[in-house]
Amino acid sequence: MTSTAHSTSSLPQQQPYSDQSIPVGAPPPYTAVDPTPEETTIGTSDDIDPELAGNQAGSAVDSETQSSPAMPATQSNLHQRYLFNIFSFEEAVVFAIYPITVCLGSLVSVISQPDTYFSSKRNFFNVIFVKNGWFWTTIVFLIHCVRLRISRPQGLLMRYAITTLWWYLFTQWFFGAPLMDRIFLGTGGTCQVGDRPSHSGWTSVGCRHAAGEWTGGHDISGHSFLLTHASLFLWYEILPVLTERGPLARQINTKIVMALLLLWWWMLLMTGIYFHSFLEKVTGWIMGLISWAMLYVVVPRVPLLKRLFSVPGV
Ligand SMILES: CCCCCCCCCCCCCCCC(=O)SCCNC(=O)CCNC(=O)[C@H](O)C(C)(C)COP(=O)(O)OP(=O)(O)OC[C@H]1O[C@@H](n2cnc3c(N)ncnc32)[C@H](O)[C@@H]1OP(=O)(O)O
Repeated sequence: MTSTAHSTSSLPQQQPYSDQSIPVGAPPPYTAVDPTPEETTIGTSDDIDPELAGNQAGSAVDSETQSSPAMPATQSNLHQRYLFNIFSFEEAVVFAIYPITVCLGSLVSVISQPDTYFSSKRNFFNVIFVKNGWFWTTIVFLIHCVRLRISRPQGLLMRYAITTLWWYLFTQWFFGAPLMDRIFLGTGGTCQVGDRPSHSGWTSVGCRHAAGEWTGGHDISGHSFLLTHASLFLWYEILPVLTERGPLARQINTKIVMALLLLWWWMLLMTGIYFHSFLEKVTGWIMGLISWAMLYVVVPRVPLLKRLFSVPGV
């Protein structure tokens, strides 16, 4: 990011991919000398290589805002934050998609459960994509990152690492059984193999391999968790690019991210319609909020962490 957005709003203006508030009217930290439409610099103001920024960078926002000192009121409204200052308008919309989808799916499930391709656990999109959901999220995140010119990628890597860590602890391993399995066992769940229920030492994967039945406890929806968790991560990383409405937003990389987000949303809707109880899906969604809340709500409010993680767009 290389310029300040001038605005009539009384709120301090924030730059997408910036971790600093820049007072209205202040000169831009970097100036786009020769903006090339396809190769753009984006990142936090700390991240950006000043040489890169000075010599060849400039997003569409740079060129647009520099030539238009007074931003239209509608655009300045987009910088306002809502609900205890947590959300911008776009963030609030993105955040709302997932609980609404879970509720909508559950509502459909009580009205009717049409027998469709997606009601099968063996459907292609589940087996290939969701069951390897973190792999695909990682690949798509890399596709988003490779076109960003960031001189200090630590913040980006740390955001990915924390998000991956939470997915790993919750669904794969937490000093033994993953957290979702521990919650299931802790709420009275068992793996019933034949007539022999067992209360300890099981994981859902182990139970499946033993041809047992995972039954009795609160079985948090892993799909609801993963799809919310991965989607919020991707949305919060891509939103600054989308809201800039510059050349980055039109790149194929952005379209690939949006395609995966669409698939994740659809699969969440299918989970809502066909699988788990309402409460299990809601708790899956809540668990899917944890690393989002840490990274994109708490971290930006602690100056040291904010610098360390260079959260974009907040
Ligand atoms: C620049 C910075 C980056 C640097 C980066 C460097 C790295 C540079 C190298 C890159 C290279 C990549 C590196 C990637 C590294 C990885 O990430 S490797 C990891 C890959 N692994 C994964 O992605 C696994 C993801 N999967 C999971 O976490 C779990 O399977 C899940 C998705 C949470 C779901 O668990 P689950 O057991 O299915 O549980 P749950 O959701 O409760 O479902 C219950 C049942 O309902 C079914 N069900 C529920 N919803 C549905 C539905 N919608 N449709 C059909 N069935 C459903 C389920 O299939 C399940 O059925 P069963 O299997 O029990 O028969």
